[in-house]
Amino acid sequence: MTTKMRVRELSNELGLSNKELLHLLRELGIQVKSHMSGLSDDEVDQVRQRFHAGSQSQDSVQKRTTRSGVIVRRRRRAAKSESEPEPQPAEEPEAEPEAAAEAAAAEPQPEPAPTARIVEPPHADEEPEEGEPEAEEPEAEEPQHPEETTQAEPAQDTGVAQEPQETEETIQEQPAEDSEEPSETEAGKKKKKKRKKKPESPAVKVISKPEVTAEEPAPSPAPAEAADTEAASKKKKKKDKRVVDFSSTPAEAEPQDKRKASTQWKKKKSAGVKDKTGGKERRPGRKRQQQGGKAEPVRPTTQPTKASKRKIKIDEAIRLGDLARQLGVKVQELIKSLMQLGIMATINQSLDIETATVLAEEFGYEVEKVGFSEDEFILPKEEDNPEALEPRWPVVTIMGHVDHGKTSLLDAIRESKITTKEAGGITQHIGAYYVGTDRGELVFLDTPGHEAFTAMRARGAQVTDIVILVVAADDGVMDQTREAINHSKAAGVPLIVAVNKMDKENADPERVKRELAEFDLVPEEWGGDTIYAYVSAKSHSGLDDLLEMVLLQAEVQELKANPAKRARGHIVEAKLDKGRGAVGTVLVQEGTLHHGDAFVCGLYHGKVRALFNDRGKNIKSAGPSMPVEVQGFDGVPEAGDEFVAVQDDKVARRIAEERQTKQREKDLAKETKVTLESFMAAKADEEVKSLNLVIKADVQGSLEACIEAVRKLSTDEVKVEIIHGGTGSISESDIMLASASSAVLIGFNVRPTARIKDIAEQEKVDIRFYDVIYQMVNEVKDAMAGMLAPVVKEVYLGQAEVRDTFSVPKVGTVAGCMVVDGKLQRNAHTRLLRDGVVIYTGKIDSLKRFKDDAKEVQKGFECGVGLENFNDIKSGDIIEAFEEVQEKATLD
Ligand SMILES: Nc1nc2c(ncn2[C@@H]2O[C@H](COP(=O)(O)OP(=O)(O)OP(=O)(O)O)[C@@H](O)[C@H]2O)c(=O)[nH]1
Repeated sequence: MTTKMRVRELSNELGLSNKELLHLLRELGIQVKSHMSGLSDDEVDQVRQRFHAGSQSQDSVQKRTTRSGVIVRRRRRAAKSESEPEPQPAEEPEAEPEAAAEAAAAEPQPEPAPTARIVEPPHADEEPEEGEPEAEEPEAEEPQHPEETTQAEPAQDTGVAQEPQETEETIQEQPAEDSEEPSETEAGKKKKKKRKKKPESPAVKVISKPEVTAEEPAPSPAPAEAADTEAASKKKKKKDKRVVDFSSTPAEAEPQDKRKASTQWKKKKSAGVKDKTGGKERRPGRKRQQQGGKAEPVRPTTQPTKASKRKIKIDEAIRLGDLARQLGVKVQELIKSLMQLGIMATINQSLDIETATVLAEEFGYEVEKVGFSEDEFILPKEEDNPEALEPRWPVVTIMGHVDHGKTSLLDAIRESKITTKEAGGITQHIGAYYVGTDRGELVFLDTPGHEAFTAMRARGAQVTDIVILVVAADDGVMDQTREAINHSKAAGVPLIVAVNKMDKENADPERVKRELAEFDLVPEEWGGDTIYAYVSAKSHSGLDDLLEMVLLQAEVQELKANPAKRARGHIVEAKLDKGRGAVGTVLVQEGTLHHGDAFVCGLYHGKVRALFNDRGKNIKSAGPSMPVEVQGFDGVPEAGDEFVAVQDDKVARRIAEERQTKQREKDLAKETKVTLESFMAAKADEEVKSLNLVIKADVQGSLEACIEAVRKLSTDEVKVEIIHGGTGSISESDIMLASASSAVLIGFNVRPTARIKDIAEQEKVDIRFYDVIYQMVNEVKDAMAGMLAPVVKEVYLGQAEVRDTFSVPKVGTVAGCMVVDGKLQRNAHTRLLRDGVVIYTGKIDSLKRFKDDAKEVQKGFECGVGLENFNDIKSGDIIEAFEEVQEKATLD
């Protein structure tokens, strides 16, 4: 005890390497730090005993071992001194079969041994999940000798040679019974095969087996003890290693030279397993991922469990980016999955609920549709109690062909009748007006028009009780007459014919009747049931009769509504008023609209701040059939939008927000699809051309008219696509949109600012301006037919400010000017602007610098300008010069 022997000395004595001795020491439970550590006498004795015991058993083992040298070598590694017996195995091969047979028969357990071998092979990849959990347990018990695994390798390298697998196998068998080993080879092979089918159990058995077998080795139990322990421990280690390999299956069937790493990994893994009581599959899975294993194989094991639990809520549609966030995955992953579904998508694309559901399922989520139901807040349309119903005024729409006198008739009626009850006030154009007669009251929808106002008519028909079809007695049935008939028929609205222009000499009402009879509008005098009135908007003749007919018809219809409830109606017209904000004319159809009511209308909401009737009078409330201009919208609604009063502001806002969200998502979804589809369509059939248009108009009515007019022009060869339509001035975003979609921008009754002009030029966007619809229609038509005449384009030259004027005999007024921008050119086209308003358009007649004629005068110079046939020039006027350049038509 006093003199300490160092590990190194002892290893020399025993003929072991320091490392081997250190192993031995560790197995004996003697803790040393290095080969220089001292050992007490007791410890030395212990080691010596153990060593000698081990070497004896080793001898016996080796002598008995007839099989391949594998085992021997391994043994020898454990106790080097016994390296000599190695050659023996080759000499006694025959003994094996018997022993093997015995072992196999006597002990069916040998299975575990092969296990390790079976486990190791690559099929680890095939059945990772099964084997894993079980394999981990043994690891958890004995992970403390990672180095052993590395040691084991040299053994194999040494020579076991051809069949390293067998080596392992036999080693495992050894503790059980050396003599059995030979037989193990064959039996093992069979078992291996079996194993392959059920790899799960082995790991567990591997551990238990050594003990069982250790008892059996009858031949030399005692002497073998020490060696056995050692060997067993080694085997365990080796088994451990194998188990590790087995359990580490999925990602890495590790190359042997990496076993150390694998063992370390195994340690981590076992720790993970220990930590948890359940859900084993999960943590190892994660570890494996961390170790650089493939992520994908793991997912299937983890995802299903999540699936049943996780839900996401979607309302109609969802942006791809939002869906990714909700699923907690990268957008790219979703895009990838969508591609696999054959859908190309971008982060901002909206997915409909079906697509989103499929996608979410892939990531283990359920989709719950959570549509916001505005029905909860908006009172459902219900049949009113008959007792609550009160008579209401008929709402009348006047339709007819262009120039047949619709506007004239409306005006004539208004002029002649409106004052009867609503004295005072100035007639306001709010899209509808009230007419009081001695016989009764009516409301007229003011939808004057050209054929292009079809949209307005259609909208009118939704709220209209009676249609007055105006047909000029001197013209008869024309295109729009037919359309009007179809519209009113489709809407199921009774129609009264007003044969107009009866004052005209060539008026031929009989012809009109004949022609209309072809459309089943047979007059009463001919035995039909269509009411005819013969009027003259010009002379106001027959108006009373017409109105009486209308009121009679209304009586027949028994038009009633319940005024004692929240108001419902439709927007007749809406606009953005500079001073008052968004205003809309509502035709109340049921209930009563009060000042202060909260409402929802289309995508917008609001609170009634003010109500005006068609005479501009501020009123407190409006009942059924009353057209009323409402202030208080938070945005400009669209003509035809339903207007519904709701309980309070909150509800109104909530509903409007929901509608806007839905609309946005729908638009997004639609836009992307259309782009894709049209792209495909263009590729598939190049014969079909598409004329894209962005239309901006002054008011909603014009916009609808324009859209309807051009949309109708679509043919099989050329499709007219309205990329966007809106009211108000042309904005930068309109130009960008037109530019992005190769669209022509049409401005109806709107003009661009200088900045917008510049941007349009930069973007090479063609802007066309119109103030007459048929002109626009004709040009678009011509463009589509490829017949558009060369375009005369205006090229701005410059501006000069008039500083003074001179009256020159025989010449007229000459303006003394300063060119403030660009230049003026002789014979250039010109406009005279006074306070920004064009008051003359013509040509520069004379251009002089001092007394000389000048061809052009540049900015910063004074000049004298005479305008062709125009003398009313005043100081402060602006003379704008421009050129007209003929260009090839670009609309097609
Ligand atoms: N002689 C005569 N001319 C009429 C009568 N009614 C309308 N006109 C004229 O017919 C032309 C067209 O009348 P409008 O009232 O503008 O016709 P419209 O149907 O409203 O035309 P659009 O608004 O372009 O669709 C005008 O010049 C009117 O003066 C009528 O009863 N007698």
